[in-house]
Amino acid sequence: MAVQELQLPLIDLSGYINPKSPGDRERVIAEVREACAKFGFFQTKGHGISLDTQKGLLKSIDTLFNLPKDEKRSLSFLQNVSRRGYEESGMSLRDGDKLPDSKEAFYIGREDPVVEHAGFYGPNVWPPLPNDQFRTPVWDYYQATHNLGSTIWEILLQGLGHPISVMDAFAKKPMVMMKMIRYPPLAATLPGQFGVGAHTDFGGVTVLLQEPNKHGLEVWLDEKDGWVPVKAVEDVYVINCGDMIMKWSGGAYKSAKHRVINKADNESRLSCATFFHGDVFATNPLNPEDPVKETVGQLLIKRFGNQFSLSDEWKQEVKAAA
Ligand SMILES: O=C(O)CCC(=O)C(=O)O
Ligand SMILES: [Fe+2]
Repeated sequence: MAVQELQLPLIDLSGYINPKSPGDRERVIAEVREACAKFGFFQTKGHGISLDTQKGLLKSIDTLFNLPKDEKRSLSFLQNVSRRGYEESGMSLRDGDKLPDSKEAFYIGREDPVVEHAGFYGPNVWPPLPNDQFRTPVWDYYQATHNLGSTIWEILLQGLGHPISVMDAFAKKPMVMMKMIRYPPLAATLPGQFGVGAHTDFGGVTVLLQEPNKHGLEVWLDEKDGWVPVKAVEDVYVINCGDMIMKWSGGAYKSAKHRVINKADNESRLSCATFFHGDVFATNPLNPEDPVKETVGQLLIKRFGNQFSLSDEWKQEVKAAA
């Protein structure tokens, strides 16, 4: 059942980014706290990312996925220890799903010159396209959503009474992964196949851009016992919290289940999710008194360890360094 009438809160972040009066920041902090406590999700405008930057990104994603199949396959993320690069349609299958996701995706992250710490840091894979058609607009966009993700973390921290300065230790060298996605038209998917099957996000803050008017995202709402469609509106971002935030906040902020079914029969749908986690060795910033000193890297290995070709030696390094 889809709960058509319900809308996620729409929060104007300009009150936090460019406050005009003393109460503006406090108001936004309270709105975000409430939305993340209730839904784990909200929509936002006034986020400071220009429409040109968003359009440049969407155009680049389109260019990338229109490359010939073989060229895309030669950029496979399976060949890259940091899992940067191309994921073909049909490669993600979650426990409990009958069919794999129909989406194809391309991953980038921090641009570090050498592979370090189990591959959580390392260089990106860039497709052989002119810089102005891909790398430049994509990197501009990556940095813009990196900043927005950091701002949301600041807001979430303050929402639980912590100072912004906690971010200094948490995000000196944050792992920020960006996933560019294309969903095939509904008519080209199998009966019962999802674009992305129901899941919660792993970690910190997710900053999601949906191609305008290409609806498809649905969020599970416990209290309605149903899926809420989240409209794809131009210049409006979707923000959500992952499992790490839910765990670290003691449940004060929720990590909600969501899924994607491209609603258009004959058109593909583009989206882009930036996941702002934190440093590989960072511990809980939402409760610095947390007696469990589990790190971001340790949680990543718990969740994704089997999906990465991480060497045991590297895994041990990240696991041991709590
Ligand atoms: O494409 C979307 O709208 C959502 C994608 C998503 O949930 C994910 O990649 O984790
Ligand atoms: Fe997700």
